[in-house]
Amino acid sequence: MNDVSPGDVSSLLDDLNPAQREAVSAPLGNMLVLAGAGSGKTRVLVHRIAWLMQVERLSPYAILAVTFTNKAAREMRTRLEALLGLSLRNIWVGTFHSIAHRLLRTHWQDARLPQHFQIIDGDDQLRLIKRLLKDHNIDDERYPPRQVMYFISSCKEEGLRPHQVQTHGDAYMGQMVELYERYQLTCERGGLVDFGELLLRSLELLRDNPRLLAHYRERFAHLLVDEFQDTNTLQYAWLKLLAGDSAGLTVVGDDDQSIYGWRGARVENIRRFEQEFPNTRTVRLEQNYRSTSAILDAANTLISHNAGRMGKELWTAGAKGEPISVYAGFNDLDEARFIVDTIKEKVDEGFNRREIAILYRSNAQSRVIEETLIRQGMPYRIYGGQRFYERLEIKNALAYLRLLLNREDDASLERVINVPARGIGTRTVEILRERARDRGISLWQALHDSVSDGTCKGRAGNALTAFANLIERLDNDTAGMSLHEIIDHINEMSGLVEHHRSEKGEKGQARVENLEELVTAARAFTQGDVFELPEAGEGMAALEAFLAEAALNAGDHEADEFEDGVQLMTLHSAKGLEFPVVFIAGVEEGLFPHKMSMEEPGRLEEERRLCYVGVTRAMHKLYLTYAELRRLHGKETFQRASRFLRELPEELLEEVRLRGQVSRPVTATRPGHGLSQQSSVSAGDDLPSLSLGQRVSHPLFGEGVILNAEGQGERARVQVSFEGEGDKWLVLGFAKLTPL
Ligand SMILES: Nc1ncnc2c1ncn2[C@@H]1O[C@H](COP(=O)(O)OP(=O)(O)OP(=O)(O)O)[C@@H](O)[C@H]1O
Ligand SMILES: [Mg+2]
Repeated sequence: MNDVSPGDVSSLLDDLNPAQREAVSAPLGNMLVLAGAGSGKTRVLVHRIAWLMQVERLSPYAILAVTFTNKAAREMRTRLEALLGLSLRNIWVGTFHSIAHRLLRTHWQDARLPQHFQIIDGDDQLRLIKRLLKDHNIDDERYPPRQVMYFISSCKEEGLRPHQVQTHGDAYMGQMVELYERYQLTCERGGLVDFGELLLRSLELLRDNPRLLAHYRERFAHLLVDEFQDTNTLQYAWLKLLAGDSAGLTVVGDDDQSIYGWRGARVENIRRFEQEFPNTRTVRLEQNYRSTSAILDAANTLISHNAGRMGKELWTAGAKGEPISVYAGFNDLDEARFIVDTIKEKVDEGFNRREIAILYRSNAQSRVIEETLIRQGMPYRIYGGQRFYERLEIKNALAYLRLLLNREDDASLERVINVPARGIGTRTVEILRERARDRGISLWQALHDSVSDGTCKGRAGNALTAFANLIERLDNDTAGMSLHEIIDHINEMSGLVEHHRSEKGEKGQARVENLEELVTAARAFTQGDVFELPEAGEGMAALEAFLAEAALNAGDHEADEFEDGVQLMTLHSAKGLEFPVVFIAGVEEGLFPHKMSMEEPGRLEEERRLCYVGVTRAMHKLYLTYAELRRLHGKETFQRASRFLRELPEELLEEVRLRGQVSRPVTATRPGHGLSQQSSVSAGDDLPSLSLGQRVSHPLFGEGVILNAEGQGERARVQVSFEGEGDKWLVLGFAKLTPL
């Protein structure tokens, strides 16, 4: 199968420059490709895999390639198959998380995990931590749940278990460690594995099972890693362990694009690599093939403001191209309108919508832009951030599915025990929780015990029994069904579809559509369109694989992936991608660079690298926009243009003048999806004004969505659907709602 004619080999090198060729055809061994954006690092990686197979005669089975997203993994596989002209089911290409998951799933016993362990995302983690704090009467102001979560994740990223964390006798740290320990216990009991755990567990799995380690070391002759600058300590250790003395490693990266320092990534890993992996060959690529020279020059100048760079040259043989357009919006609505109007022009000029990307620093910025796109009837898709699989209705449906697989999954049980409402109140859930905690059992078990010994009787007892019966019945009903049938059945029979259908307005409709989309996604999944699960199988096995995929890869395969829509994403998730036309919105002091990062030089440099990443996504045309007046956290503030704009060479910039309509400063609200501004409500000047469909947070009830509003001034009331607590009417003046 691997026989090649000389013609085949040269075709692997045909479309490469000399430095790229050197990298692709380097002998087996360790190699670092250090090069700037758009210089072909990812292309080199793909060609190198093909070379290893065709010329070095490695089996696909002997190759492990790590990409940054699952989408990138799919693309890499497709490109490889095209290059080699064969189907590559055996090759392991994926993110660190998906590969770790694969290891754990295969060796669940050695990893001391239940067979049907579930992956939990940040949202689930946070719920779990909030519950822990409540259960143990720990002050959540002193120990904010997010901080606890961050602490636990950082420990795991550094490879530390609770007993290994140094508290230095500090009481605060002691409490944190105790929380980590309790959190871990809860996860163990429920068979729950968070993202950090995936990596740490799989590292421990290999480290503590010499025979397994020997097996994988024997198997993987070559490991390849894209975006190496963003690996963290644990990932580095993982690679080192797996590579051992025998495997070769090819890593590619760009220190100027290191943007995950805040999440534990260590750009020093690049230097460490050169030192710790013997005989590393370092290759530099200097020609950029992506961008016009105007865009590239701007990027080069911008990044030159950072100190301590590893130093790389980047040039292009391409044309100068158009200048970079800068637009100062009157406010955020005006900024959004400019973007959408310009996109219309670009589409008229012949660009496909999917060739156009809108990038922003913070997720919250997308809403105004989304609303403008919707009003103008412009299709779009969001990549990254609050995505399909993170939406409330989808998480509810997934929670039912998880319960089918694993009744001990407390987080899922709690999520749906009263969704849709079935008369199980917070008091009853509280009883179950206490019981579960006191006896060290799952909520599911506590539910059964409380019913059978009469602790919960009457209406509450009946409601609990009905819920337990529902879950059992769903389990029975779905035996033998295919994955999408299972999901369809659960959507209907759990009452979720009905629940959202009866919700007023477009939001309910959108939720029902999302539930339907989940069925579509499941069908696509089993047909093997997504990711690398040749063993996805049928029924429950497929369900398990699907849930893992959903958790690993929230939103990556929305049903509209192939639709021709404008692409919206955060700058972080744009890494590695390229688009003919790019807008970077909100280029303002405090937003970008983010105000949390402005004080500290190190973090400011990371913001600048993020800007470098953004600018270098553009191939032909780049727009930078900002708003002079922006609604942030419910207040209107005057904004100043970002320092990053001033750092760009003036001769490459062109200011776009206001044209057409200018929107007036509106003290009112953002309109909700398709709703008029009259639907907004405000209780007074010093309170946030809110609109229907808006997400809010309440100190007691958590996060929810505004369904209804009535009255003005003192009497203004809103109806909010809270995720765990159901719908409530609240008086705005008292409710302390914070817009999200
Ligand atoms: N030798 C070449 N000839 C023509 N096009 C090339 C060549 N090398 C790379 N390209 C093209 O240049 C673009 C950038 O390549 P690639 O995405 O591999 O760069 P990269 O270094 O990985 O960028 P980033 O740092 O953003 O991840 C792609 O469209 C790629 O196909
Ligand atoms: Mg790349």
